[in-house]
Order: sequence, then structure tokens, then C-alpha cells
Amino acid sequence: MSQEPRSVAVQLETSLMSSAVIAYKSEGSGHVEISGNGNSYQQTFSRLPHRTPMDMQFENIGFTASLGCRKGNKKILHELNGRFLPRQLIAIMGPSGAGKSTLLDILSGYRITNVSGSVMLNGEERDLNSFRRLSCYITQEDRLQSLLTVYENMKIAADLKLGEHVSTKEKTDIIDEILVTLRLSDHGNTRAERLSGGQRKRLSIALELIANPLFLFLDEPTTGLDSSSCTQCVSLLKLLARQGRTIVCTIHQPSASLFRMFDHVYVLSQGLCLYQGSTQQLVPYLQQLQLPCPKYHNPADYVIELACEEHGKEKVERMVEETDNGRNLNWFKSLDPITASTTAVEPMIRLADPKPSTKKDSRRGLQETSQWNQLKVLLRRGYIKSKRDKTLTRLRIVVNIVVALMLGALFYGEGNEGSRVLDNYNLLFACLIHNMMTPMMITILTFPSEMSVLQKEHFNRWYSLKSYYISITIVDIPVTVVSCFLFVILVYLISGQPTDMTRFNMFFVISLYIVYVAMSFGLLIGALFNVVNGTFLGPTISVPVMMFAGFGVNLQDMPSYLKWGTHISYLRYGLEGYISAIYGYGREILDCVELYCHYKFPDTFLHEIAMTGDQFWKDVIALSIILVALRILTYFLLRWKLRAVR
Ligand SMILES: Nc1ncnc2c1ncn2[C@@H]1O[C@H](COP(=O)(O)OP(=O)(O)OP(=O)(O)O)[C@@H](O)[C@H]1O
Repeated sequence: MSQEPRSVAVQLETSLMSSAVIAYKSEGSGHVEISGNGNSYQQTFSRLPHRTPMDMQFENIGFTASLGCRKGNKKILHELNGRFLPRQLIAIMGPSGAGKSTLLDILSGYRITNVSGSVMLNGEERDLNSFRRLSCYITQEDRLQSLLTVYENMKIAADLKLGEHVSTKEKTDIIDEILVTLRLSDHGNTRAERLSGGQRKRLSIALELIANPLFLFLDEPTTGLDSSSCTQCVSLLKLLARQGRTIVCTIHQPSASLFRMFDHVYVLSQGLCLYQGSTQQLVPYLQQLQLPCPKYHNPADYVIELACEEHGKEKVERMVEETDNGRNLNWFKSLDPITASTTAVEPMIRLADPKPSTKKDSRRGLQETSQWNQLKVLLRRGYIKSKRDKTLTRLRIVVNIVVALMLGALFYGEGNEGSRVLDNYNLLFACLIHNMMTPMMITILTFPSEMSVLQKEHFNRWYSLKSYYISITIVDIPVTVVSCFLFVILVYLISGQPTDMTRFNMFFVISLYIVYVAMSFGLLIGALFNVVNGTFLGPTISVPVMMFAGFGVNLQDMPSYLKWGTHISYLRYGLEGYISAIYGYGREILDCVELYCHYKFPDTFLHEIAMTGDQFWKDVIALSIILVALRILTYFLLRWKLRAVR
């Protein structure tokens, strides 16, 4: 362990915010106390990084965004340079749109397309896969499992991120220690959705600390927090940095007291570096450039004003020139005795780790545990979520019962009645539409929020996409089957369909297929589009699917140039399957309360709607093919999407 045993107590006086006094004390082996605004972190934290602290250097980092077809490209970052030393809390600052998040994304390895330049660790070119094993990325919005309690979230993360060789006892100890350190132990049984903003942020950090990363990248960790929570959050980050980690965050416009808590700042303006160096050297740096920070002015505010060109473009150019776009390391030396040892620029030491990823590593994947373990844990999480989720489970069951009762009442006892065959045909189509729309819309509405959690957790190596995809396929089965069964049995019995077990089973099987195909279709749309676009596209695309079902226009009357549509419309196979179940396979003569029943013989009806009534198995095969094809297509689209956003 490379933690230097030190015992120093320093009080940093904030020049302007006298109320905020920030002090910390470090006594080696993880015992650190940091306080600010009356909040203090004091914990003997045994979870120190397993690896030698690392020096990160980046050279000529450029990023060009494509603005779309024929709109050309836009250069966002202009060949930035810089160096981030270990054990430091580093702030990337700048006005909105300066490129802070883009730079953070690139340094964390999250963004890889259209990126130029190189990132080095201890003087050697970074191997991205090895680096991902050492680092984690915490997004601005807290992408947590809101229905799980703090402890459940931590337990799931521990089961996924700690190797299978780690015992349950050890995992519990690790979780307890992190929760105590992050002051979350009193909220272990609180659901994540009920936590305050600051607690949610701490939980996001706690989840990633389980893997004990050497580098933590945080996108605007203080956004949305009140000043006390901001101070607590930054104190915590400072504590983690002192334990040997490199903590890099983007930050908008910190208060004077918050600004002073950072060791190092990297100021950006329009993708160019205006300053990089120790926080305390910022004022002398500006002074040297004849840009003195006015008295009683927060240096962070002043440098942002300069970056926004409020004091003239020429001043920005002067600063870029002075820093040589991040190459100038002269301002690293800190005036702060604690950070001085780590901020002085020393020659880079070449160290053995991280080892480049081997072929075996790439076969195993980036995750810590086996696919089987990932699947088990994800199924457990899915089970807890579906037990607590009112929309996806209870509401779904209730909606199916209510709609079944309404349809049953509307078409009461007509299933065996020869004079009401057309009404019954309408009922079958209504069942089809219900079985299509309800699961499709639920998936379209809920999956996009799952997608953002998937992106974060997948990037932070919690699990592979394969395990995730299999788990969401399996976890939904019980609720889907139960709600579909309740709907089918109620409609079937109330509307007086034939009392024949085989026909009921056929009806149920077709209903289940339609539900699954529609859900897969919803998943595909939810994976590709946001809620607004998905809600528009789902029903819109379903209109031609209904048109090709052969309900309004018989299949035989369909114009030849549109016939192809009937082969790909899953509703066509659903409707055919329903007709086979109810009127096919030698259905006996129907009852007739009126003197003349046109459809007394079911064959007459089958003939008129151009269906033979013996297509059940063909329909099942066609629906199976569509279902499997949609599921596979969605898997590859999800895989593409996870890569494309990077
Ligand atoms: N993929 C992209 N396509 C087009 N423009 C992009 C893309 N990514 C980033 N940009 C643009 O790059 C600039 C920098 O974006 P970035 O999100 O890094 O800024 P920021 O400094 O983090 O801003 P904020 O503080 O407001 O979040 C913005 O003008 C943004 O519109």
C-alpha cells in the first residue's frame, strides 16, 4: 500500500466565506478527518485502493462532434493537455458549453468516438480495458434503483462487483464500512427514491466505492445540492482522494469555500485550457497575467467571468497562451503544506500496473463475476423491483381484469350465438388490440429510464449486456403470464366462448404470444427512442400492423402490392390463431335464437373472412419466428446503442 503515513493538521482559512472553515487531518492507513461548515467526516476507512496511485497525463485531446447529415462537424475540444496527480481532488471548471463534461467523458474512457490525442498513465499509453478496471464514472443524475433500499442497492452492487470468492461476511463488512463512512448507515432501510439529493449522491458514490476504484470521475456532483450538502459531498471526495485515489469532477461555479476544498483546477473555455494548477495558485497566476482578481471577489467566479469573455476575448487568448493549452505545469506547486507533496510535479515513475488486458481477460469480459452469477443477482433485483413496482405489476394486473370485465359485459354470452358471430369477431379483434397495446405501451414508457441505469452500470462493469437481457426476459414472465391468463379466462367465460379446454388453451397461447411480441416490439422502440418519441412511434407503427391483420379488409381482398404486409403483421397471425381457436377445427353448429342465422355454420363465416380455420400451428410458428427475431434484433440494437452513445 503506497499510502504515505502522515500526520498533519491544517486549517485553510477561506478569505471570503469566513463562516466556512475546512480542515482535515490525515494519519496514514486511511484515517482521515475532514470537516467543513460543521460537517465532519471521520472514519478509519480500511478500503484503500489496491494499486499504486497513478499519474494521469493527457496530450492533444481533441473532440469533434458530428452535427448530422450535411451540417458538418463542430470542434468541441482543441488539443487539450494536462496532468492529474494522484491523491488529489481535481475540478474541471468552465462556463456552460465549455466542454467540461466532454473532457471528463474522454478522460474516464466513456467517450471514445471522434476523439484524438492520447491519455497516459504513469507515462505509458493507457490501455482502456485495464483502465476501466481501475476507474468508475458517476453521472450527474443519480441513476439508482429507486425501489430498492440503500442496503439492497449496496448488496446487489457488492454481489456484482466483488469477486465470487469474497464471502458474504466480508461483503457485509465492506458495505457497512462504506455506509458508515458516507453517513448512510442510518438510512440502510430507506428506499433510494425517498433519499434526499445529497444522500442519493452519496449512495451513487458508495455503490462505486465497492469496487475500490483508483480513479473516480464525477459529472457535476454538487448540482442540485444545497450548500451544506455540497460541502459534505466535496469533503467526502477529498477524503477519498487522500486515501490514494484520483478524483476528477466537473463543477459549474463553486462558492469560495467550496472552491478552496479542491486541490487542483483545470479551467476551460470553448474547448481551450485557461488554467491548470493548484487552486491556491490561481490568484497569483491571474496576478502575473495582469488580470488581478478584484478584492472580495470569489476567484472561481472571476475566472468564469474571464472564461465567458466578459472582460474581453483578448484576455482569454492571453490565458490560453500562458498555459500553452495545458502544457504549462508551473502552477502545480501548492502553497498548502498538505497537498504540496502531491502537487509538486515530479518526473513520472514507470510502474508495472495496470497490466494491459490479455486475451483471457477479453474472453472473460470486463466484469468481476461470472455470467451465471450476474444473471442470478439481476434476477433477484428484478424480483424485488417487480414485487414493489405498482405500475409494472399491480396496475398491469388490475388493467387486465378491468378491461376483461368491460369487454365481457359488452359482448356478454355471445360466443355461441349464430346471429352474433360478427360481434364476436369484433370481440376477438378487441382482445388482440388490448393484448398488443397494454404491454407495448408499458414497455415503451418504462424502458428508457431503465436504459439510462443500464448505460451507467454496464459502463462501470457491473454486468454484461447478455446477462442483463436474459434477466429482463425471464423476470417478466410470471406477471405477464398471470395478467394475460386473468384477462383471457374472464373474457372467455363471460362472453360465452366454447366450453372446450383445447380451444381455451389455443386462445390463451395466441394471447400470450401477442403479449410477448408486443412487449418485444415495445422494448425495441424503448431501446432506440426516448419516451416522447416512443409514445408517438409505438401506436403509429401499430396502425399498419392492424391494417394488415385482415380485419377491415379480408386477406384475399388485399391489393397484391400490399400482400407483403400481411406476412409480417403479427396481428394477422394472432387474428388467424383466434379464429382457428374459436371457429376452426370442426366447430359444431352454433345456437340460433332468431329464425334465420346467416352464420349458423361456422364454415360460412370462415369462408367470408377468407380464413380456413386450421392455421393454428402455422400461426404459432410464425409468431415464434417473429418473437425470436425481434428479441435478437433488440439485443443487437441495444449493444449498438451502448457503443454508439460513447
Ligand atoms: N455529440 C455532440 N454533438 C453536438 N454537439 C455536442 C456534442 N457533444 C457536445 N456537444 C457540444 O459541445 C459543447 C460542450 O458540451 P459539454 O456538455 O462538454 O459542456 P459543459 O461544459 O459540460 O456544459 P454544461 O456545464 O452546461 O454541462 C456544447 O456546446 C455542446 O452542445
